[in-house]
Amino acid sequence: MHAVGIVAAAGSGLRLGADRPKALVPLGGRPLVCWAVDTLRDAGVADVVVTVPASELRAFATVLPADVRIVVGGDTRTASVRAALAALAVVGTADTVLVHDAARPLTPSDVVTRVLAALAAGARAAVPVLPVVDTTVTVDDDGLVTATLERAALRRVQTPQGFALATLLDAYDLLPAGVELTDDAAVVRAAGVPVVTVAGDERAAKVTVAHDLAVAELQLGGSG
Ligand SMILES: Nc1ccn([C@@H]2O[C@H](COP(=O)(O)OP(=O)(O)OP(=O)(O)O)[C@@H](O)[C@H]2O)c(=O)n1
Ligand SMILES: C[C@](O)(CO)[C@H](O)COP(=O)(O)O
Repeated sequence: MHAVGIVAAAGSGLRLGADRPKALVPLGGRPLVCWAVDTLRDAGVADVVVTVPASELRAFATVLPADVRIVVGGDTRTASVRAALAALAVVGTADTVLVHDAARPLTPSDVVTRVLAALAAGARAAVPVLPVVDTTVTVDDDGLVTATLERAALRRVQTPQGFALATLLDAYDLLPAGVELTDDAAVVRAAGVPVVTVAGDERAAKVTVAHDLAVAELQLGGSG
């Protein structure tokens, strides 16, 4: 198996509200995107493509290792991954791809290993997940609770998500232009591909709002 990695880092991080794109925000003195690249490389995935905002090419090139390929992303995560796949399609020997969020900087490489193991065992798509621990409800437009969901069947989905490369390329080809999905597993599911789950890790939490970054700094302090 020859795996390549995509790190989606072209988002702006509106909900974090920092003074720069989220992937460039420092955690423990290093940009989030550098941590995410390390997660893949620590698991043996050496060939990595990073999607970045067009306006920040130089800033990303300054902080990323020289052998990481940088690709301009799109206005949505779906568009950014599409752009990275277009760059990967010309690569050659890779048969497996991992798509990871720059916004999940402290993902242990064990998670990558579990995803790769599921693919090696024959899955065409594998995602790390965690159980939902809170009572989870739906609400109407007025915020009134309309139903309590059956929690046992719910999972929180993390990254990296792993795919047979041909499967992900085909699924993105089939996805109509303009359809935006929140993750790559949804793209392959839309193409009818079954998605296997493996155990995620709380440390792979996504940095979305300022509190998440503060938690990540604490996590780093506790592990170092
Ligand atoms: N156009 C986009 C949007 C998102 N992403 C990436 O997808 C990951 C998950 O997205 P999210 O955490 O929602 O990041 P943002 O879109 O930047 O956040 P926000 O919605 O708060 O602006 C991030 O690593 C982000 O950089 C991307 O590559 N291209
Ligand atoms: C891909 C993802 O991290 C899976 O949980 C997530 O969907 C991306 O976050 P977004 O806020 O939906 O862009």
